[in-house]
Amino acid sequence: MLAITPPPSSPDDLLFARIANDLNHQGYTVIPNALPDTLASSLFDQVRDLDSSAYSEAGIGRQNDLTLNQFVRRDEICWIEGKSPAEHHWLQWTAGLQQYLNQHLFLGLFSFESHFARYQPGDFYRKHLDAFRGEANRRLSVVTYLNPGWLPEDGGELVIYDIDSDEEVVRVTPAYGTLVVFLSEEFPHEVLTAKRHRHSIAGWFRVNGSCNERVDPPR
Ligand SMILES: O=C(O)CCC(=O)C(=O)O
Ligand SMILES: [Fe+2]
Repeated sequence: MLAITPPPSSPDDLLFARIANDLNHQGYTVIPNALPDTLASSLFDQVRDLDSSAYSEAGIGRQNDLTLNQFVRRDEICWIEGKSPAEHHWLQWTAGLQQYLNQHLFLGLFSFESHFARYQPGDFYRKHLDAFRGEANRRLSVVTYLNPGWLPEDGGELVIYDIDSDEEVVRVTPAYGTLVVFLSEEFPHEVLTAKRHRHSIAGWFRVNGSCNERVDPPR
């Protein structure tokens, strides 16, 4: 019998299909040069021009102990609110991805939050999970990088581990335009010490955690 597949309806659909397929089969995807050129360059321009005062020290969950925090992660972050054309474009693009994944994988993704992150030389983020089974409502983690000309000696790789065996699953160079998506509850991961300034965006798709008429805040 003839299989009838509808034509892709957006230029991003081929990429989104690859992401969906990888998530379905292995729970994560790593795609070099994935970000559309105009999106990557506008985000890069914004990050390059972003003043240091725009960033604040990153936290770890509800943990507010500064000393412990700095032992776990050293990066600084700036939440993306959609205020600039680049941020708006990013949020439109991730909304397209959300819609595609909901249609094809029935994930029920409900909202998205994301921030720019800046690692200075010497900064790292120790092994962690972005969400804990049954507790959090972060379902999918999305990371992309804005570092032209990143070299092996610059370090700062993202290392993703198997949650059961603790073996390394994949090691990602934070190269310009690379996109990583993984199931937040399934993959412990860490950022190795960066030897030069490292720019990224980290984001999370959530399911709706509302209950008892209390609306779940997106962050
Ligand atoms: O920048 C990366 O490669 C990952 C960052 C990360 O794990 C996080 O922000 O939760
Ligand atoms: Fe993480």
